[in-house]
Amino acid sequence: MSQTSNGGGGLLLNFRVDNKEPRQNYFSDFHKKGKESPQETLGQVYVRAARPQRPSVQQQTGGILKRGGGSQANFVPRKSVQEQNREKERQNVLPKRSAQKQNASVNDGEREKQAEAQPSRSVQQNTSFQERETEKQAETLPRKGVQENNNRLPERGRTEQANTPGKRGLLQQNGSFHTRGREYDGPPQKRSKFNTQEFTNTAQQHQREDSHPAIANLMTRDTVVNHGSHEPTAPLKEVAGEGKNSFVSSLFTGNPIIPVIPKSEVARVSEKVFSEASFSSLNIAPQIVSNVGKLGFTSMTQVQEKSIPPVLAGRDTLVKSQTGSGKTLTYALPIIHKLMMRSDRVQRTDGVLALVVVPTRELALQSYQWFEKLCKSCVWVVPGYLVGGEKKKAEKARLRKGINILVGTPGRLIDHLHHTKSLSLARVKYLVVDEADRLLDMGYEQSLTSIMETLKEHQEGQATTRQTIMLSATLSSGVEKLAGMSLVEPEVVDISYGERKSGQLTTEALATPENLDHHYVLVPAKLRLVTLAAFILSKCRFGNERKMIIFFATQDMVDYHTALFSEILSKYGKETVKKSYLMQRAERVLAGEEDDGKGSEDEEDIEPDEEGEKAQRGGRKEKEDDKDMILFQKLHGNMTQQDRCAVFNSFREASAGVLMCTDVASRGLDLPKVGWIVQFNAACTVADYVHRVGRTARVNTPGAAILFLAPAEAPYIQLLTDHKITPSEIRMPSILRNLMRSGDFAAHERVPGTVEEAATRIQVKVERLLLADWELHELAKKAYVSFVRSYASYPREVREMFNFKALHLGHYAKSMGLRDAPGALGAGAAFKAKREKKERTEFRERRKRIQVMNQKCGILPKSLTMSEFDSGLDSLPQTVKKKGKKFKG
Ligand SMILES: Nc1ncnc2c1ncn2[C@@H]1O[C@H](COP(=O)(O)OP(=O)(O)OP(=O)(O)O)[C@@H](O)[C@H]1O
Repeated sequence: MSQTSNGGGGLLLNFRVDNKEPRQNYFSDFHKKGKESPQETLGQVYVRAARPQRPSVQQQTGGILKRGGGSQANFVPRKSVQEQNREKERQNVLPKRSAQKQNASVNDGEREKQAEAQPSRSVQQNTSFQERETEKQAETLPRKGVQENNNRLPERGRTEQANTPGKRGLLQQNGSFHTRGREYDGPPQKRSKFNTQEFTNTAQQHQREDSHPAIANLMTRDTVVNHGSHEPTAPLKEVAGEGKNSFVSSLFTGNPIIPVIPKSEVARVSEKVFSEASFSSLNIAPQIVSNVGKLGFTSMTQVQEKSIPPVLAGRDTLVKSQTGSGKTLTYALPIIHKLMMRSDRVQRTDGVLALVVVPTRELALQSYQWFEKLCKSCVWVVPGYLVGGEKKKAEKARLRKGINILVGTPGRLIDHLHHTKSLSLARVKYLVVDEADRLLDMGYEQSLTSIMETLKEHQEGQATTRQTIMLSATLSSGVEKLAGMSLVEPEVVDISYGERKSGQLTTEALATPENLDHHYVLVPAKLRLVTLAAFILSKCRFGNERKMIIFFATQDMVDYHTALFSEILSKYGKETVKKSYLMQRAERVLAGEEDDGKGSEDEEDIEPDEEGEKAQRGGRKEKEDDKDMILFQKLHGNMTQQDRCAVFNSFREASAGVLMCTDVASRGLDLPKVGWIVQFNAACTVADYVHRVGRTARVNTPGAAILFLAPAEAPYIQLLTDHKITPSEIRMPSILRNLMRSGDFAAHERVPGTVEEAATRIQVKVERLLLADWELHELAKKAYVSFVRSYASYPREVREMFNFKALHLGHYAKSMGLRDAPGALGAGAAFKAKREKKERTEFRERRKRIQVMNQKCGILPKSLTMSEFDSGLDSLPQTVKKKGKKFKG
């Protein structure tokens, strides 16, 4: 260490990083003391003399600073040729990424700038490691010793080195060499050993820096993942010649700390699901009661008990009740009863008498299927559905034939209202708006208003009195407004018994099923993919709840993860994902693995033959029991209607498998036996969270949900708690541990010695797969870009916790298995790809033109390339066949 006056009243401290010099204390201390301390340049620390109130620097350095201390020498000790050669050798040994972070105490902003200029890591991490080591030393070494050691240094030479730009690198290399030497000195276990003291210090510092009130009081803890800026890194590899535990992985370094969130004591809002009353206590047709009994329903649910009577009485009703509580029957039963009891028997020619509007196609299909089942007691009442993606011509034909109960999505309904003459709403007596808040969220407000206006228009001058029913598990202010506009003196049914003020609906406290266990896991970005893989394996391969739904933020993410996991976690392979689901399903039906779902025409007359059913389901069951055959299916809005329909039906019938989807599947879908809901990306609103998790634990069955959050997103937990949802934590290491028993390791592979190694193996597998598979790589890139975009579009209320600016793009690229630098994955890359494609097309066209021209001129293309030793025989087919073997011979 030396000191130099810079002529501006300040001091330039020149230093050398040397693991043998306990002075490094100085740097780590400096680092800890905060960002406003000295400005640093490579190899130098500049201390402003104009700030006498900051004595800490002197204290920190153990008193080595002397005010006004001067440049003592301009002498650079010449190195011997041997020494220089040795240095060169060392430089070659070191990774090319150079010593940008020699200044261990450079503040974050500086560090980022340097990293951009010199995208290197290893030395930086080595130095960090050294810092950590010296911190340890600091605890044992008396300050005096530090000073003494410092004073022993040949300051003059180093001062000069540091001040001469050309020599700076040398100085840094010196430092990095020492650091590196230190890193590889000890046994590998020692290198990756976790320094609790240091971790706690860093964590506490982070706490101080973290201004968010929800994080402010978070505690830290030891964990597999530590704050990796202090951890040495080797690239994804095993250290040659080391023992079993010698694995060093970059997956587990450079990660943010994982905070500890105190367990919340807030009482959750719950609703009792079942009531004591049976369906026979209702004043409805006995055929309907018996039909419901055949479906296996004996007693009503709470919401059914409270809502069916007012609906039967003809009153407008607004229903709010938790997910999976049986809301569909609250409108379906009374409507069917009323249509059945009409004095003039319902005819197809009567047209639409009941209109049900729902937000998604799958929900429309599901509601239609409910009506279909219930109408078995009155076959003359005809239900039907209209959804986007279906052939309009066929729908028009069905409308012409006559539909009495019409279920549809708003867009397609309006389309038909405008273009199909046979669709009249003049006789509609019942209007149902299911998942009302979702309809408004999706921007269907105008469509809904338009449907209501058309209703009024069609019914003008008639004495028809229309009854309107609105339902949702969560209600927004928008719904209340809509209800105010379209319901007349409504009966409000709110089942949740939380902090409900009489006569008012609660929107803050959200009820979720009592049997639903809420969990969350805090995962640093880089580890997201492996943690998800571990979680899927733990449940679908080793667990009993083998049916799972995973929610992603975007369609591209769904596409990518479905293809990826089909390839790496299942024996189906990604090829299955490429095929149309209809085709896949047909294949499974042909192989006897799956029922075709059509049933027989007169199914109700046939008593179910247990043996036959067993035989039919045998094949599928066998496959589902094979735990290596995890079937990954996807569902999102950018699929063909047939595929969506096929997936929906197939997943509903399956007893195991993973459905990867967007929010298109979050509302209303009734998919039985789903054991786990995984939210890989957090929902934008708490209401969306509630609906997503509501796909499990339906009608009193058990279920669980887990939410993946990055450490910086931890305040989201507080947001959930504010709405009386109290998730408990599952720690990431406990999930990752499942990778140790995945049994995926080929005979030639060594069973991983540590969780870190197992996780890294999965990551490497993905990364290599992406390097080898262009198609998958493209999917990953798209997934990454779409994720980044979606992250930037979180609503304002939660943007503080999902802060786009704080997103570590590189880590998220890694979480997609991408090794590309984030900059190469953005729009620039897309533009470049587009240009290359254009160039390729132009080239092909040009070549074609030349070929045509040659042909016209009588020049055969072959003659242009034919060797003069060619036999002249046409051997084209053979050449094609032997193309692959060409090099072997
Ligand atoms: N009385 C009942 N007894 C037993 N099961 C019932 C009863 N009523 C409905 N169910 C079952 O409850 C499940 C959920 O019903 P439904 O889809 O109507 O719930 P929901 O409240 O509309 O849910 P979401 O809010 O998610 O749309 C269905 O599988 C249905 O078969």
